[in-house]
Formats: sequence, structure tokens, C-alpha cells
Amino acid sequence: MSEQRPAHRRSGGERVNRPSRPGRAERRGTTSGMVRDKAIDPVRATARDVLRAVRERDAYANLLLPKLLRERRITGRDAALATELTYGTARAQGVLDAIIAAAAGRAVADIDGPVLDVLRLGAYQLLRTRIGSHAAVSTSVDLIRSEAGQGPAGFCNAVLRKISQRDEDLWIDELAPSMADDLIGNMAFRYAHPRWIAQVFFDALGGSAGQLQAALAADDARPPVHLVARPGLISAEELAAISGGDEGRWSPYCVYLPGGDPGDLEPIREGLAGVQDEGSQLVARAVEVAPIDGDDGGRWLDLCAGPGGKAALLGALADIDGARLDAVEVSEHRAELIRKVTGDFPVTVYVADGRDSGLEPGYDRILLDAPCSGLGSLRRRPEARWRRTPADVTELVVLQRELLTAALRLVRPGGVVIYSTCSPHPAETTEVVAAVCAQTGAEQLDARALVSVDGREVPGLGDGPHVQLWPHLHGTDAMFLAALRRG
Ligand SMILES: C[S@@+](CC[C@H](N)C(=O)[O-])C[C@H]1O[C@@H](n2cnc3c(N)ncnc32)[C@H](O)[C@@H]1O
Repeated sequence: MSEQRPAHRRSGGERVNRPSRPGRAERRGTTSGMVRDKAIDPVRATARDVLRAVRERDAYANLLLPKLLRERRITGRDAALATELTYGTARAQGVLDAIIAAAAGRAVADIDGPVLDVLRLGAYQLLRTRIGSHAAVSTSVDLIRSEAGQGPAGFCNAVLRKISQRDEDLWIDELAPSMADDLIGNMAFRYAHPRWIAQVFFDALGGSAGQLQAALAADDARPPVHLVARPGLISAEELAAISGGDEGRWSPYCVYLPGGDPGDLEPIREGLAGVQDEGSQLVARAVEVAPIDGDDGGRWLDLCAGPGGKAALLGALADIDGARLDAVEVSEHRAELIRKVTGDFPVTVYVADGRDSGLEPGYDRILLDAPCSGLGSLRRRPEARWRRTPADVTELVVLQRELLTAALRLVRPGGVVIYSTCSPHPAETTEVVAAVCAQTGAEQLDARALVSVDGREVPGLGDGPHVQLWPHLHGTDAMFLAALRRG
């Protein structure tokens, strides 16, 4: 039997209730097959398991963690801690690896994967949380010992003790490229981003070092949860009152959730509301409010609709306006998610390639929320920044251009196409739009007008005509949108 340890206090002073019993696998030493007598912390074991799945089989931390928490009945403060440790470690991986390599005196590629996962988790606690050194080191050593035995546990102990001798700033000062030689590289390291992504942000921000620093810092922090109140079903005011949140600054449907699991809220469970970044809400709303020539015949299209967040908001707006939305998605699985989330709204889902959908042209309004690198929502996808490569972008740009060209074939003359990405990368945004406009003769409308609500202008949008939102300026994901009209 495993020994039950009493509830104890973490360094931050908060009381932490130990979950009732660790799972069987956690009580068993997997290398020796022996049952060991020392219990390991289920919260950290869960974080470790997610980090391992991310490393070994490209799992998505934000999909796997909630599932494991449910299965292991980890709730409340323990769930919050597991989330902080898992996502925080995944986000900071690059900088943690550099520090681990320096402390271990060897490249992380030469450290066994399962040991490296725990070292990352331990280093994160030491450098980026208020958890005391003793707890951070001993829980990590326990995790390794329970699986791999005494030798690797001793190595982990030595490396983490060495890391604990300095704080993060001192490590960064030692290991980051110097500001004088490589300002972007220094900031990228400091705020845990690959250098190429920091360079993309720098370019998209017009070469401002101050803006870059703010953008990277915002991306390196825990993201807020935004809810969408689906119009016609519930108002943002009602949703704010029920959830205890505040109404959003920009979107008339947005509520900022102060904490807790959105899945516990009745309006979410009943489909009256959903979880959706405020920037995405503005994009969906822009499709409805964009000016078109002539009457709106009520034929609307979402050409890349899965998993359906924007289609649900557009479907709700279509219902109010007496329009119908066709939603196209290439993946059957994602098409099913659209069907679920659009429920009773006037939405028809098609599984098809948007480049050759077979749909009848003549749409009044089209949303092309193109598949993209996702560099604008890195704070919500903890491991994504370390997975993406510049080559991904090159491939995506070709698809984005083809899809936008197809959207312009499907819209009627005088109708509007909203092109959006959850990326600020100029190659995926302004360059795609410029190339397709030049090729097709489409003209750009001033999209800035489409995101101002009741005369409240969104600041920091520059000269237009496109809109680029940023976490550090607007509190949203870095959504891009452009409005194109076919001549
Ligand atoms: C950025 S996501 C759209 C997100 C969606 N608008 C939402 O708010 O939930 C892009 C979607 O396009 C789909 N997709 C990729 N290539 C496609 C293609 N050739 N035709 C149609 N859909 C495609 C992807 O499967 C993905 O679901």
C-alpha cells in the first residue's frame, strides 16, 4: 500500500489537498515492476504524463490535460496547479532546455526523454513559480526514482540543485545572446520564444523593439478565458451576471471569465454561450456588418469552418437576420464538431475542399478563416511555438492563396469576403491579400470600420485597410482580418 501523506502547504502559503490516492500506475515502479513505498504527487505525475505525450507523440497539451484531470479526478486547486505546471513548462521549454543543458553540462538531446520531461517540470517550478526549492526538487526526484531508479534520480537531484542556485534572470543573463549583438535573439530567449517567431513579430510590429517586448511578454503569460454570448440566445450582460465576469471591451458578445472551469457554467452547457477569443468574435461579426452592394440575399458561407467557433456565432447572427450559412470543412471529424456547435441555427455543413467545393457561386458574404501557422494564439497552445517551423508557413501560404481565390469565385459581384488568420505573419496576411487582389482585381475595404462597435474605435490599428489585433494591445489573440470586395 502507498503511504498517505498529509495535506501540506506550498511555498506560496496556499493549502494543497492531496488527491485521495495516487493511481495504480503511479504507485508502481515501471522499470522494476516493484511496488514502491513512497507515494508520488499525482498533480506533478499528471503534468509529467502530458509533457511526455507532447514530446513522444505530438499530443496537444490543451486537449490531453483536461482529459487526464477528469479521469484522475483531480479538481479545484490541484487541477489549477497541474494546469499551471503543464502549460507553463510547455510554453517555456526552449529557455528551460538551455538552462538544463548548462547545469547538466550536456546537450538535452543526450538526456533520456522521460528524465528530461521531469527536469523541465522541476526547472519550471524552480525558476517560474513560488514553489519552494525543496518541494520542487524532491517531488521531481521522487517522480524519476519511481520510474527509473536511483541513478537517474541522483542525476536529476544534482541538476535541479544546480539550477536552484540562481534565479531565472541570472540564468538568462548568462545564456541569452547579448542585447548589443542580437536584440531580437535576447528578447526571444527572455520570453521563451524561438528566435524566428520573435523576428516575425518584430517585422509585423513595424520594427519596434518596445512593441516586440510587450508582445512576447503577453504571449508568455497565462491567457485569459473569453466567453461568447450567442446573440438571440443570451446577452453578454446576462452572461456576465451569471459567470461573475466582465463584459468585453470590443466585442458586444464577449465576457471575460475571471476564473473557474467554463464547462461548469449552465449557459455553456446549454449551448447559449461558448468559449471563444474576443478577436475571433470580432472577425465573425465583421462578416455580418461589412457593407455590400445591393440587398443581402441571405446566402452566407464559411469556407474553412471547423471546428465551428465562428460558424456558431455567424449562425446565430444569420438566424436573427433571416440568412442561411453554408459551412465547408475538409475534415469529417471537424465537420461533425461544426454540426454539434451550430445546433438549431440555420447552418448546413458540407465536407469538401474549399478550393473546389462544388457549391453554387453567388454568396453575399463569405468568411475565409484560413488554415494558418497559429502564431497569433501561441499563449493558448502551450507547446505550439516549439513545434512550428518556417517551412510550415511556406506551405500554408500556397493553400491560403488558393482558398482566397476560390472564395472570390464564390462571392457575387458587390459581395464581401472576409479573409482572416490567427497569425500576424506578413506572409500569411498582408502578402496573401496583396497577391490575390493583384491577381483577381478584388479591392480591399477599410476593415478597421468593421471592428468598431457603437462608434467605439479599436486603437492601435495603424493605417489599415486591414486589421491586426495583438494580445499586448487588445487582450485578444493576434487575429488578422481583411475585407475584400469583388468588382
Ligand atoms: C483556422 S481553422 C478555422 C477555425 C474556425 N473558423 C473556427 O472559428 O472554429 C481552419 C480550418 O480549415 C480546415 N481546412 C484546411 N484545409 C482546408 C481546405 N482545403 N478546405 C476546407 N477546409 C480546410 C481545417 O481543417 C480547419 O478546420
